[in-house]
Amino acid sequence: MATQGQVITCKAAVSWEPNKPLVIEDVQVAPPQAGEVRIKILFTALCHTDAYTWSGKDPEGLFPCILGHEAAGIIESVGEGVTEVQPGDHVIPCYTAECRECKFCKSGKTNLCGKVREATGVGVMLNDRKSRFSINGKPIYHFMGTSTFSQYSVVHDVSVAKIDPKAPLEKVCLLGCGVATGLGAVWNTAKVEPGSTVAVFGLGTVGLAVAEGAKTAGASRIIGIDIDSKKFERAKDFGVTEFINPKDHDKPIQQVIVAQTDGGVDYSFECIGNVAVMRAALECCHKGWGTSVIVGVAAAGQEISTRPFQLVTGRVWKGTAFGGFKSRTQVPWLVEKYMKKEVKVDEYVTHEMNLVDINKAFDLLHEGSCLRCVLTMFP
Ligand SMILES: NC(=O)C1=CN([C@@H]2O[C@H](COP(=O)(O)OP(=O)(O)OC[C@H]3O[C@@H](n4cnc5c(N)ncnc54)[C@H](O)[C@@H]3O)[C@@H](O)[C@H]2O)C=CC1
Ligand SMILES: N[C@@H](CCC(=O)N[C@@H](CSC=O)C(=O)NCC(=O)O)C(=O)O
Ligand SMILES: [Zn+2]
Ligand SMILES: [Zn+2]
Repeated sequence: MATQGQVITCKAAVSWEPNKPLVIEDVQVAPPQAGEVRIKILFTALCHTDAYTWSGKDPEGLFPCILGHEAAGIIESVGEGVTEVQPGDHVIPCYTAECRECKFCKSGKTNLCGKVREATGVGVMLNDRKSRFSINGKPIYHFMGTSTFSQYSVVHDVSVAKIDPKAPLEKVCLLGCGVATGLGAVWNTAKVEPGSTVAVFGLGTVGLAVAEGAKTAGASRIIGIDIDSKKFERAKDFGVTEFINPKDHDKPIQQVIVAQTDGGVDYSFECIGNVAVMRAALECCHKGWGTSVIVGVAAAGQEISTRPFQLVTGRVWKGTAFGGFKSRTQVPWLVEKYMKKEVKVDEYVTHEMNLVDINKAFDLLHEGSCLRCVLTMFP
């Protein structure tokens, strides 16, 4: 039955309130308007940023909403004026848009895009500043411009990357956030050179992807730091060459690393979202040139600090969103690299479940064994 132009009623996991179990609801998804597309979401993973917003600590968190931003699917229909994708195309929704026309896109200096970010930050579509999701007439907010915990989602056309239809969607969905972010933090944001020493704080999906990116960039030492020693064995497969558990040391971790690396590392990456660790990550960098990249997302009200002397003496503090990748242009390229076996993706999928089990999947995020849990949306 043709669904184009019709309201679709489908299943979605709705977050009614912070910290309360998500509820599988019948949700009405309106057709896409001008400059929008409706995607049949086939697979979505959970990222820690979903858990962060669900916890109520995200200043942009709005409820009720449909979370989810690491997914893959097929275009069901397109709105007026959409030319770059059509029904049947395989796509990855992208929370970092790329309009190619705004000041940010044209700057050549950033992957951030200004076209839809303000609207996505308040959970609506740009066109009419309304949500396309509702339950019996009650609007449900969008999240990150993606809302992939729904069997159908409407996103802006500038927020969708068309990918190789041969790519396995149940795997490449991970290129919609965590894996891409870690790789890009190394390749685009830090620009790690061969022979560099690297410290990675936090060995979850993002940290392991940083390690993998550093390995392919030719780093000579990749030091993984995590408070869970069980993380260390698996991390070797992603390129980590040595491990430090801060709990095994009395001294601050930055002093331990400086002592073990002849004055500090060339590059460090904070992949946790802990502001104290962000400071340690900066301060373990080498005087004169060491660069630290903040990847982790810290809660509202948290602030970073260090002695300005750390920067005066040549250390550089940076941050990265989606690893600096230009989403529509480079996500298809990342998918091709995966298809050519030049980057790992399958190895990050540790669990698979159906949409109805989404609350169990959220519980798994807090278990050390879980990297990514991929949900099948149409079992
Ligand atoms: N900037 C961006 O574009 C993106 C940021 N993120 C953020 O990156 C962070 C990491 O995400 P995931 O890898 O999915 O998280 P995760 O929770 O799987 O990994 C975090 C790791 O840090 C370890 N850890 C926790 N506290 C620690 C401490 N004090 N010292 C050392 N290790 C510690 C944990 O044991 C865990 O292995 C999150 O804050 C997430 O929100 C995620 C995707 C994109
Ligand atoms: N609303 C949050 C923003 C958290 C954040 O920094 N998000 C990252 C992506 S995290 C993905 O898993 C990001 O891309 N930021 C850039 C942006 O434009 O949002 C908060 O306010 O804390
Ligand atoms: Zn994410
Ligand atoms: Zn733009």
